[in-house]
Amino acid sequence: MSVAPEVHEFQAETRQLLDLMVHSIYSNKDSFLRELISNASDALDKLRLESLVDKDLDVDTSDLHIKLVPDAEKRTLTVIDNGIGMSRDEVIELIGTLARSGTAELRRSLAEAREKGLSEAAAEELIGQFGIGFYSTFMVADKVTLVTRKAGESVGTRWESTGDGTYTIDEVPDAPQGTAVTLTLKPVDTENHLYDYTDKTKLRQLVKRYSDFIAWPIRMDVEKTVPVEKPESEKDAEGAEKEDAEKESDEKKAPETKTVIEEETVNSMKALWAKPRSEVSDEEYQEFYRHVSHAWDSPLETITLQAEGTFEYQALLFIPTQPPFDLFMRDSKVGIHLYVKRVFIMDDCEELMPEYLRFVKGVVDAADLSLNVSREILQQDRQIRAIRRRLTKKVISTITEMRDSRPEDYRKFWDAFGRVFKEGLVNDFDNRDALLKASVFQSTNSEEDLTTLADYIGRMKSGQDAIYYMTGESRQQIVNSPHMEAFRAKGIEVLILSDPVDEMWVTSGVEFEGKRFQSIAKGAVDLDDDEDEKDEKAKEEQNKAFEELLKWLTETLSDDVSETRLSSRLTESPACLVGDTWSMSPQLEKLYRASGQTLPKTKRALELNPDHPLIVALNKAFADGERDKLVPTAKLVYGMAVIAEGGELEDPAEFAKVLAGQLTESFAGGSES
Ligand SMILES: Nc1ncnc2c1ncn2[C@@H]1O[C@H](COP(=O)(O)OP(=O)(O)OP(=O)(O)O)[C@@H](O)[C@H]1O
Repeated sequence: MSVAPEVHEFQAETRQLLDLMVHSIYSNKDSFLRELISNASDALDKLRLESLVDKDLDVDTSDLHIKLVPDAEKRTLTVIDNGIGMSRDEVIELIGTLARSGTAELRRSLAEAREKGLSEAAAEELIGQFGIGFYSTFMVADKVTLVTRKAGESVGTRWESTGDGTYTIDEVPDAPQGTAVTLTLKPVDTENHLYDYTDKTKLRQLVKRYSDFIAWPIRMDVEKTVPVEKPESEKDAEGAEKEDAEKESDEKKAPETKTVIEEETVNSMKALWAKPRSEVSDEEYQEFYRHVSHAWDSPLETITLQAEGTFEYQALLFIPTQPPFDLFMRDSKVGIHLYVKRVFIMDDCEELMPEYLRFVKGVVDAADLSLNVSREILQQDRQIRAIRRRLTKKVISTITEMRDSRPEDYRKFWDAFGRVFKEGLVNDFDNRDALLKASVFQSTNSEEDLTTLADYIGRMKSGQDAIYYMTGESRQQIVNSPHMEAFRAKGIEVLILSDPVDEMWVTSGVEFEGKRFQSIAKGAVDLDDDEDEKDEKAKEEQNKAFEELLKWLTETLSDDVSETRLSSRLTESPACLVGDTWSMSPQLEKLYRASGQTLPKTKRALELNPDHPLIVALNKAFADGERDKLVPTAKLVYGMAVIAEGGELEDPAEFAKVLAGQLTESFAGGSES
């Protein structure tokens, strides 16, 4: 009894995506084949691994391969693998929906692009950025049919869609184990980069270009012209004749041939990581990068490593050009695949690369591990730890070299991954120096250029013993903060640290070349040079003149400030807030609060600029004894200091009320006089 296929609807966002594919103007339509072969190769890897782990799995793994079957008459191309296959539910989940982690992000980008009318460039960029895997088949096919049977199951499933709003699901009792994807191809349209994908020369070319390194054989039936084998008796007779005849006449005689169909392996299957770098072209590396990273960009840097001796392993690593959308997501994965003697063992092997280098993609092939090594064993393994140490150092040194030899590429790297890279400063103590050396920072020295710490130190003023920095939410906020004033006036360079991660490492007691890091918004800063020392006496007098006001302010503002003192940081603003050397900065407090932690309020010191007319006037009014009237002014001075550094007032409405009151009074006072 045959049952009619079930019709399912695609999710709304999948429909949008398919629509994008069906009407794709993406110039690299050829890449659909790479996607199908990549999926097939993954499926073979999975089956091989499954059969190692599950001894009861009754499958034949002796001839795992991929086969391309073009049919010029029917205008179809089928890509077949005898890998792990999919169950009916998996087909619906994996193929019928966008189950992958990028879905939300992709959906957002699609919606945005749609709002803007989905320009050609936007569509191209989306495809390039996300790589749409299986769906890319709809760039070249009017109809896609997938027949699959999961290893260990008896019944197969057929999935079929023409890329409109629906797909059908059907049972296939006699499906071979593995997956076959048949594309009913769109008409050839070379102007739109749609080629004849039933042409074997074209297919061979595409496999060579995109998938040559795939570790499984990619086979195709090819027609070959071969000499006709003659029966032995005829051969003997010919042999005798030959002895008598002249060579000349032999050449004239056309050899008898016939056309046979032979199955040929189209890819070389050579593991690129095992080849010397000089034997691999940039294009080959690029395609391999795309295969392992599931990305569609080109690598910014390729790193090869061959270790011999106690631990034998080879590594081929890439630094991407574009950050993946999930770089900062919780489930963002480390991108290293582990192989043991050319056999794929696992992807996302976090034991091989620290989390802060999660943008590095590639392969490590270790010779001396067991094939069924588990993650638990890996965590304990001395060899794995040694490999990880070496790879980490190699990646850091490569990045440092890139900075010195290819500054433009380095800048791309830094803009894409600098924030992640700096996470290492927080938790990789062994490599901290190397990481600091490899990093660059914004500073007041230049608006565009970033500086190394070594260059900063080279520009330090004589007698300066610390690397000055300020953290904040943006360059603008930091540069305009009152804390900057005296530094600007004296021409002292300050590092501008505006990434959230900066707060973490810079406050962890780190030093560079014997120089500590000193926040300009924390602790006492002594910027006085020798000349100023003469003014020491004048200062003392000033302190005396303000002593009572400072005491009174400390008391009046005791809910918000730890103390009030005169400042040597300020030249233009009336006041600023300064934390203790080890206190938490307001930015860090905000970060913690945003992550749901409750923190006691950190009180900071209020520093006053004794030369500012407002502070001078305040001191005079205080000396004149109108203390109660001065309370609102004191609150305003504090509030202004918070706002000036880009902070948030605890009670903005209250601040506005006090300000309105003071302004009204000043007008009233003005009109009276
Ligand atoms: N030939 C196949 N055999 C078994 N499973 C497959 C096959 N092709 C696809 N799949 C399953 O469907 C999922 C979705 O495939 P798709 O190509 O859309 O994305 P992907 O391979 O996960 O990611 P990407 O395309 O970015 O590499 C795969 O992850 C895999 O689980």
